[in-house]
Amino acid sequence: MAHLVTGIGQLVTCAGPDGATPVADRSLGAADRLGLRTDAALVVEDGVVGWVGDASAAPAADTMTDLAGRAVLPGFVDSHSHLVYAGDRSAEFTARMAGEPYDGGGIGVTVAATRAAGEAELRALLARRVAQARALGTTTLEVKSGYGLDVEHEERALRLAAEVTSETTFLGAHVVPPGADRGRYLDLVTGPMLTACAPHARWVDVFCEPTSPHAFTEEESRRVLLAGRHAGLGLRVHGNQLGPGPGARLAVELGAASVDHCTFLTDADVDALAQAAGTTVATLLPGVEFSTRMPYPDARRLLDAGVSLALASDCNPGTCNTASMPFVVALAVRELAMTAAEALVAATVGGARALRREDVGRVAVGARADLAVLDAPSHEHLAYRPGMPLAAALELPGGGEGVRPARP
Ligand SMILES: N=CN[C@@H](CCC(=O)O)C(=O)O
Ligand SMILES: [Zn+2]
Repeated sequence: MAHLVTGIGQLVTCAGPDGATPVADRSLGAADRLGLRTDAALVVEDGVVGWVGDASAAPAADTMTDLAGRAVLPGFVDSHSHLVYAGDRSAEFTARMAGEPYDGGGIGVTVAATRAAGEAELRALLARRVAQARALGTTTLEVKSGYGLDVEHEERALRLAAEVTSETTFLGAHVVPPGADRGRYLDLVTGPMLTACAPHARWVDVFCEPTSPHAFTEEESRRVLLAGRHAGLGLRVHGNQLGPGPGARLAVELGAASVDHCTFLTDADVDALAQAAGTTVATLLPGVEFSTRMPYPDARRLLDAGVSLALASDCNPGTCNTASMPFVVALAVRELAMTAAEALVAATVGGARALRREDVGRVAVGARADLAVLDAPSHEHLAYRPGMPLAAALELPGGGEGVRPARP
């Protein structure tokens, strides 16, 4: 079944004319990397883009959608989220807005609520959050564990996450659970917990943040990551969120796909990330700084140094309770001084690179038909009209897998 999507006022392909994404080509600015086309059409077959071109040259198809001048972009690739949890920490947010600092200690509150929740309840909560993200234009979503922190509940979180996405991340090393012995907990995370979780996970992650008494040091983080690699998992790091630290350099040293947060970086960190631009992505999560009142990361410094950047939501109950990628793009433009083009590239192609995916984050023949549509004529409206309900995943007959809905 071939489905024609026509009447696309602006098509953002994030792909070069040959369909290849020139993300590694530093001679191209982000505006060129957007690969804009006007009056475009595309054909989708079996969830894959089969043809892209001028609407006037569109081939015949079995069915058709006319978008009447709306913009189409690659669905957002949200490469960092913590959606498997129960409970509520709005009081912690309110206290923070009144001046309380964030140190990761509230994670224990979510762990208690998540352990107490039944499996059906957790599945329903996750399904609702995934549907909300998709309704805002996200079609690829990474989901972490990290609110179970024992073998049974970490395994359960990853099993549920794997029902909704293939991008699942084992984050048993989120924090040392309240009352636990650090050494014994690390033995558990790198031993039986990893064994139970690895079958449901693609990635392993660690909260490498020596400035937090709850999170992990460089040596502890290295141990977690090496154990994960040994179990066949790819590597990701939470690093440099609360203060300067070893996270970014550890991610580069071990060839991690991404180091996320990157709020407090030294010049040596930035140099290391620039050298590793073909391997390790720096993923910025500005919704966290918005919701913690911390300083924003310096995106311009990273872009100017040639670091490979992604933007993601980090949707979680503690530091950023929104999965809205349009909001993240608007923050990146307004608060991180990224151009609209840089922000959109980072939220699509950048996220795909952070997940080492070639089949999403761009609109090109052979890529997944995971698309977002804007109720607007151009992508600039994402930042120009923040908070407006403009973006949604484009639902097509035989469309891309995107973020799969959870079982009811
Ligand atoms: N920094 C560590 N983990 C989350 C916050 C988790 C929480 O506070 O519940 C983050 O990415 O910001
Ligand atoms: Zn996170």
